[in-house]
Amino acid sequence: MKIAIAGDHAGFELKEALAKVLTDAGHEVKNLGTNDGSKPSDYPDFAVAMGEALSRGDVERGVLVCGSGVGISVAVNKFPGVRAGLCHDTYSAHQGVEHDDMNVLCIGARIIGTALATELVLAFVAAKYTNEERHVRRLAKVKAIEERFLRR
Ligand SMILES: O=C(CO)[C@H](O)[C@H](O)[C@H](O)COP(=O)(O)O
Repeated sequence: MKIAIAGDHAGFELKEALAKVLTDAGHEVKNLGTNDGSKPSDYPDFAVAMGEALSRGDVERGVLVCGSGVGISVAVNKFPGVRAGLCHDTYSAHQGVEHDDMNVLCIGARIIGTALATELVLAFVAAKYTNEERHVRRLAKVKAIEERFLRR
């Protein structure tokens, strides 16, 4: 799978580790920065890079890492077509894809360690949207909310 990964200074080390995990698992990983974890950076800049990569169709899914995972998930969800979830448990990391077609996984590097984060990204990339009628119906309602604001 083509997958982008990005994060701010707080997420840098975990982001680098997860990029390697995904590459080793055979995925094509696009690293959107930051490339310098020693310099303070702003999480919205990486949310924008991710949102644009997804909007252009450069990648199918993304992984974002900041301190808590909150800021970057709020920011990237401003992009139409982005369905990002902040997940710190493995069930949500795959169920979010299966039921909600989540296309960005957000993680807080100050909250969990590399071992759990590795399980999360592997569960996320292995998961597939089920296309079951009830999920399609609910997702259509989510998309309708987005459409309301796109028409303005
Ligand atoms: O965790 C975050 C908010 O959800 C941000 O992504 C930042 O990582 C965090 O705010 C950085 O904090 P710092 O004190 O500037 O290192």
